Amino acid sequence: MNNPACALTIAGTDPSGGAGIQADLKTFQELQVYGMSVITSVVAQNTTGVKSVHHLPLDMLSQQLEAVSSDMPVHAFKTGMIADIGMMEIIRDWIKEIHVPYVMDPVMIATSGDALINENARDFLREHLVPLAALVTPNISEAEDMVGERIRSHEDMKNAARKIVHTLGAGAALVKGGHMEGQAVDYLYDGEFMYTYTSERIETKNIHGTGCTYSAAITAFLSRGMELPEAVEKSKTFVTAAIRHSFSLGQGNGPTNHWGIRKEESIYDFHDHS
Ligand SMILES: Nc1ncnc2c1ncn2[C@@H]1O[C@H](COP(=O)(O)OP(=O)(O)O)[C@@H](O)[C@H]1O
Ligand SMILES: Cc1ncc(COP(=O)(O)OP(=O)(O)O)c(N)n1
Repeated sequence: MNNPACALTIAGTDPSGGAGIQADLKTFQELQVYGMSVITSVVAQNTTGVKSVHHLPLDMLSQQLEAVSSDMPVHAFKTGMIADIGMMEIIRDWIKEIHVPYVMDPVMIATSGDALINENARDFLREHLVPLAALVTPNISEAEDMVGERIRSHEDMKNAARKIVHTLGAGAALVKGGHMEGQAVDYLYDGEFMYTYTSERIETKNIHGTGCTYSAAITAFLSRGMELPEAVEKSKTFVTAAIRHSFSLGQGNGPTNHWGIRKEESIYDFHDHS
């Protein structure tokens, strides 16, 4: 058997399995990509919210990055929760040595409303990590924070995507409309074209981990050598099915279903481009 495509996630944990590292690894596995993980923070959380957070010592973060990249191939990677500037500096320096697609999910606040990033780290993320990313995937409030403007309409979403690319320096931006009204519409801008991805809105409270799952799926498809617009299209299908078949587990916002897509088989028509 040929060696698989290999994807890495650098993120925080979710012991309830719906978001963070756990969601990313489930997604990589489901999309037949070899998954690897570097933990930034251990988060005691579940479907109802975040209870407490323990940030790993910076030295442990460095050693995990070194352990993976000195030994294993990394064909694409993503970052999720990076809580403070110290961690961001280490990750920034590591990224500069790694020349493969980088997907940044600029995680700031969980569905429960709990903050996952220090207030003073937001500027650093915008100034030092965004320019290194092939793709940044903010939801509405994260995009508002990045561009410093309110987003009320689809035109505002598209303008934010353009600013994240042209002003902040990302390779591409995917502004996600999960928190808007009506259909779930996301806009991808790659510096040249604006692509629109639309799905029906699914009436459910079980949306814990949707952003993690979506960005992990994009990372998985990029690790297989797929072009960005197609990677996003397939990932949108994946996350929509994961929400459609989500589980009413726990007492809060339940998790998405990472194998829900098997009920809608077209997603498995992928083949390696590398
Ligand atoms: N209720 C829903 N029905 C269908 N798609 C949704 C729903 N909520 C979110 N999505 C989609 O899930 C993905 C994650 O988006 P979003 O919820 O905005 O991000 P985050 O989880 O980072 O807050 C996007 O493709 C969005 O359009
Ligand atoms: C450790 C960790 N990372 C990220 C999130 C937020 O994930 P997201 O996919 O945006 O999901 P919800 O915020 O919708 O739960 C998290 N909760 N924990």
